[in-house]
Amino acid sequence: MKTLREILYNVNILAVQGNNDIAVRALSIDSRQIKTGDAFIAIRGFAADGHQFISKAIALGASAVICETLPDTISPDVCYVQVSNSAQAGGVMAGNFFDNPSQKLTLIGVTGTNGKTTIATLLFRLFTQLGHHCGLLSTVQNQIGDRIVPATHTTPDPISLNALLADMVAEGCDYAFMEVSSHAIHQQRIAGLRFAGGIFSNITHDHLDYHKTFDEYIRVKKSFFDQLPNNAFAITNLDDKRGPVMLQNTKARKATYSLRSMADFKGKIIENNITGLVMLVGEREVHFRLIGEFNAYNLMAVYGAAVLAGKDKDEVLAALSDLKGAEGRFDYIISKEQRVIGIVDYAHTPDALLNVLATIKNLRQGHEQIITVVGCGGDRDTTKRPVMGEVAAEHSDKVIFTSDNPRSEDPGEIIRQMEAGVGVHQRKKVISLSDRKEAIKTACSFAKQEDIILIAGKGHEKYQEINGVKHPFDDKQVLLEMFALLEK
Ligand SMILES: CC(=O)N[C@H]1[C@@H](OP(=O)(O)OP(=O)(O)OC[C@H]2O[C@@H](n3ccc(=O)[nH]c3=O)[C@H](O)[C@@H]2O)O[C@H](CO)[C@@H](O)[C@@H]1O[C@H](C)C(=O)N[C@@H](C)C(=O)N[C@H](CCC(=O)O)C(=O)O
Ligand SMILES: Nc1ncnc2c1ncn2[C@@H]1O[C@H](COP(=O)(O)OP(=O)(O)OP(=O)(O)O)[C@@H](O)[C@H]1O
Ligand SMILES: N[C@H](CCC[C@H](N)C(=O)O)C(=O)O
Ligand SMILES: [Mg+2]
Repeated sequence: MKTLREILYNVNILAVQGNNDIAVRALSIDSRQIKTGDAFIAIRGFAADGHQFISKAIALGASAVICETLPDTISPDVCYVQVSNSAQAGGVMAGNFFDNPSQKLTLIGVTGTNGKTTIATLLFRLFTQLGHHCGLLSTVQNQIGDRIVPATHTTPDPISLNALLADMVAEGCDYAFMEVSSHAIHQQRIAGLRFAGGIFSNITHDHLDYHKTFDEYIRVKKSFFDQLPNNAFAITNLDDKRGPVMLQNTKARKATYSLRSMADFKGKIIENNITGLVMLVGEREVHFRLIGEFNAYNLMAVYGAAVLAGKDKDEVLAALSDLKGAEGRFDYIISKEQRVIGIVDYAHTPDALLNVLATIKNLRQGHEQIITVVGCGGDRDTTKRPVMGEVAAEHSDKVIFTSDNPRSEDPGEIIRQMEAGVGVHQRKKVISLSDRKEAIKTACSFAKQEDIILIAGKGHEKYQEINGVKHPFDDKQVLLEMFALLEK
C-alpha cells in the first residue's frame, strides 16, 4: 500500500494538517463509496459540492481528505490536504496511486465532436492486428485485449481511468487508445496522464448546455493539445475550420490530414458506396469496408496516427483495409425480400445527422425513399433539437420524430422542440410517435422495395433511460424484429 505522502507527489499542495505518512487503502471522489482507510477527494461538481460530504466521508472511515477549503471542524484522526484544485489533484493522485500506468504504455487520445469512438476503436483493432496487446477506453465499451469492461462514460473518472490503465499494464498491453470527451478535459478527468499522441477529428454543435458558448467548447478541446508534451505527436483535421487552431500552442510534434488540400496525410475518395470506400492514400489505392465521407476522415486520422506512432505505411493500410466500423455506427442490415436497407447510427448531433444523411443520399441508385427515425436526448443541449429536426426533415423523404433517452424530461416536449425546426414545406413529411418501438415499426411499414431506413441517435446503446431507469432497448434488435414481422 502507498502512503498519502507518496500519492501526493506532484500535487500542488497549499497546506497539510495532520500526518500524511499514513497508508491509503483506496481513493474516492464519492463519499458514498468510502471505506475505512480511504482518502476522500472533495470536488466541486454541478449538482453538488463534494466539500459538503467531508463529514460523511469521515464517518464512513476516511483517514485523509483532499479539499480546496478546510472544513470548520477538524478531526484529529484525519489528515487534511488543502489543494488549489481538487479535480486536478484527483487526477495526479490517481496516477500515483496506480503507479502512473499511462507512462508504462503508449497512450493515444482522440478528441472532437464526432468520430472519437470510431477512430479509437479502429486504432485498437489496427494495432491488435499488427501484433500488439492493446487497451481501449470508449463510449461503447472499454477493452483490455479481448476482455470487455462495460463503460459508463466516454471518458471515465480519473480513478476508474487509472485503474483501467493499470489493469492494461498488468495484462501486458503496450498501447492504449482512449476517447477524450470535452467534459473529461473540463473536469480534469485526464489530469496527470502522459499522452504519446493526440488526435483531433472535428468540432461542431454539441454540449452547449454544458460549455455555454461555442468558443468555450473550442477552448476546452484545444486545451487537450496545449497540455501534450514535446515528445508526443498531435494530428489535426485540416479540413475542419478549427483544425489548425487546435495545434496552435501545442509543444507536441504537429501533423495534419485532409481530403481536400495538401497535408502530411492526404487522402482522396475515388468510390463511395454501400460496399465501402476506395481511396487514394498517398500513391496507393486502397479499399476500406467503412462507408461515407465522414469515415474517410476517420480513416485518415487513424492512418496518420499509426504512422506517427512509428508503423509502416503499407502494413497499416493493408490491415486497415480489412477492418469494420464500431458497433452502432452506420451498422446496416438488409431485409430478405424487399431488400430494404435499415441503418442504425449514433448520429446525435446536427453535423453527424447531416453527414449520415448525405452519405445515404449518395448510396441511392434510383428513387429509393429515405425514411428517418430520430429523437434527441433529454437533459442535454436543447439548442440542437430544432436543428436536428430541420436536418432530418430537409434530407429525408419521411421522418418520424421519436424519443431518444428522455431522462428526466417529457418526451413530448423534446419532440415539440424538434418539430419547431421543421420548415413549413417539410411539415407534411413528418410524423411524431414518442414510443420508439412504434416509430421503428411504422418506418418499416412505410418502406417499399429497396428503401432506406435510418434509425439515428442511439447506435450501440442497449437501453432507453427514462426517469433514472434504464429500460432494455436495442435499435438493431427492434429493426431485425420488425423486418421479420413485416416479411413473414
Ligand atoms: C455533467 C457531468 O459531466 N457530470 C459528471 C460530474 O458530476 P457532477 O459534477 O454533477 O457531480 P455532483 O453530483 O455535482 O457531485 C460533485 C462531487 O460530489 C461527490 N458526491 C456527490 C454526492 C454525495 O453524496 N457524495 C459525494 O461525494 C460526487 O462524487 C462528485 O465528485 O462528475 C461525475 C463523477 O466523475 C460524473 O459521473 C458526472 O457525469 C454525469 C453522470 C454525466 O452524465 N456526464 C456526461 C454528460 C458526460 O460526462 N459525458 C461525456 C461524453 C460527452 C460526449 O459525448 O462527448 C463522457 O465523457 O461520458
Ligand atoms: N468524422 C466524422 N465527422 C462527422 N460525423 C461523424 C464522424 N465520424 C462519425 N460521425 C457520425 O457521428 C456518429 C458518432 O460517431 P462516433 O461514435 O465515432 O463519435 P463520438 O465522437 O465517439 O461520439 P460521442 O461524443 O458520443 O462519444 C456516427 O454514428 C456518425 O453518424
Ligand atoms: N455522449 C453523448 C451521447 C448522446 C447519445 C444520445 N442517445 C443521448 O442520450 O442524448 C451525451 O451524453 O451527450
Ligand atoms: Mg464516443
